[in-house]
Amino acid sequence: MKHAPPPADGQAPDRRTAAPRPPADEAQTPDAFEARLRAIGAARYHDRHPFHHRLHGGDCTPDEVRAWVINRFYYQSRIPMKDAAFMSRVESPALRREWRSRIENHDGGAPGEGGIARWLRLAEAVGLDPAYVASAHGVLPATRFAVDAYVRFVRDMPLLDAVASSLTEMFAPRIHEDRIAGLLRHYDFADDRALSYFRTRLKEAPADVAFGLAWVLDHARTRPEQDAAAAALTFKTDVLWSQLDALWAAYVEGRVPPGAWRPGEGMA
Ligand SMILES: O=C(O)c1cc(C(=O)O)c2c(n1)C(=O)C(=O)c1cc(C(=O)O)[nH]c1-2
Repeated sequence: MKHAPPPADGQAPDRRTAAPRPPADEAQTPDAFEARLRAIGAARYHDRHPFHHRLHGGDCTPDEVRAWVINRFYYQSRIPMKDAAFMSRVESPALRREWRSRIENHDGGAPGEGGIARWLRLAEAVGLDPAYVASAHGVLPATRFAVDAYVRFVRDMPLLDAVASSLTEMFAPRIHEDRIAGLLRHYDFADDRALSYFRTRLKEAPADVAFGLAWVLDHARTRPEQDAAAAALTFKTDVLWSQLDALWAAYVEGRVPPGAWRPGEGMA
């Protein structure tokens, strides 16, 4: 028997047995809308990607871990740039005041502090030259396309869509906990210094998520606004998923694109 595929944004299929959904032009209640956003994460967040299962389960080779560290650094490096692009468009001092800690968390207050510096400690722990990783030389073209698309999305789309796109972070604490436990269990390089990025995010992310979610629930009042926010979150899950697809094709299947990092390059 053929089954219809689930709807792309992760909503429950509209069956006669399910609770009736409001007509498509009627706003959802905040609770129903929040449940819709969470369903998008449950269906589409990158914790479901086979690369993460391989990484957290101890099945990655040292070079696969290095490739992930190099490519994921590009994402990290662009997060404060997208937050600066966001803030440049915000007219409310109150919203800017809430948002600026995101940039501070990644950049720190001095050289050697902040999330970017902590990610480079992970790079060092896996044997890479941090200067090579910071250069973003050797990043996969698909990583660059996906991450740059996220920065442009936040720069160009309505503020509601931009804030909603950050809400994948609702689902990040669990993946960070799984990662800390999995890396500590399976890989010799893993210790407190190497993994400090993830431990710190566990402390920082909840405040960002609480603020971002409350802001989206408060500002997405009409059905078209709710649909736009759900589409923005769906777009962001695609940004994350496609980076892991590219990593898998290049370093698990061995189809490294021209110009991308090759094992042996950029070592300390
Ligand atoms: O390790 C992860 O899986 C993961 C995912 C995400 C995310 O869901 O976008 C972020 C982070 N980590 C993260 O550490 C982080 O600082 C962060 C900021 C943002 C954002 O969109 O503003 N996402 C994420």
